[in-house]
Amino acid sequence: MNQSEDFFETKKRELGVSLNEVQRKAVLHTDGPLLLLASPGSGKTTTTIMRIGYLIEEKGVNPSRIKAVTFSRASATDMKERFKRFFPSYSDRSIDFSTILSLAFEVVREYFYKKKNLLSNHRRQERSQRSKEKWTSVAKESNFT
Ligand SMILES: Nc1ncnc2c1ncn2[C@@H]1O[C@H](COP(=O)(O)OP(=O)(O)OP(=O)(O)O)[C@@H](O)[C@H]1O
Repeated sequence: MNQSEDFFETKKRELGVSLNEVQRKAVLHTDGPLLLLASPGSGKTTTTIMRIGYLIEEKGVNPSRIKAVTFSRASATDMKERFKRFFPSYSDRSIDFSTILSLAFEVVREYFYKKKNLLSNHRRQERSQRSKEKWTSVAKESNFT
């Protein structure tokens, strides 16, 4: 039995979830993007969660490098809970499940603070340069140099 069959068999035994052929193929696709198009209730979320677990358990991906984004808060919470049930040994806090809106907010907030810090550093440097110039000229005028 190879590594991927082992993974699916273990999960089948532990969770009673037996992925079909297409779902397994999607889980095993770990390099590059993957578009999983299927009808409602056909098992996309289950597949996505198994794929995340496979990346961590079998491919050694650090959970904190995984970002799972979905549309609504309800489905982000659902994914988080299902992941916890499927892979209890990994803290649900190590993987970031969020909505698209909260991801956008995070990006904007980070950019804002970076920009604000850059601006204030720049202003601080300008102020210190001006003050240096001022004191050099005072020192010259007063023949201190
Ligand atoms: N291979 C499978 N064998 C048995 N049950 C499955 C399988 N895959 C998924 N299910 C079950 O089918 C139901 C729907 O699965 P899931 O929520 O993953 O579908 P979905 O495509 O994400 O749904 P939605 O489009 O509504 O978000 C769940 O109860 C899930 O446990």
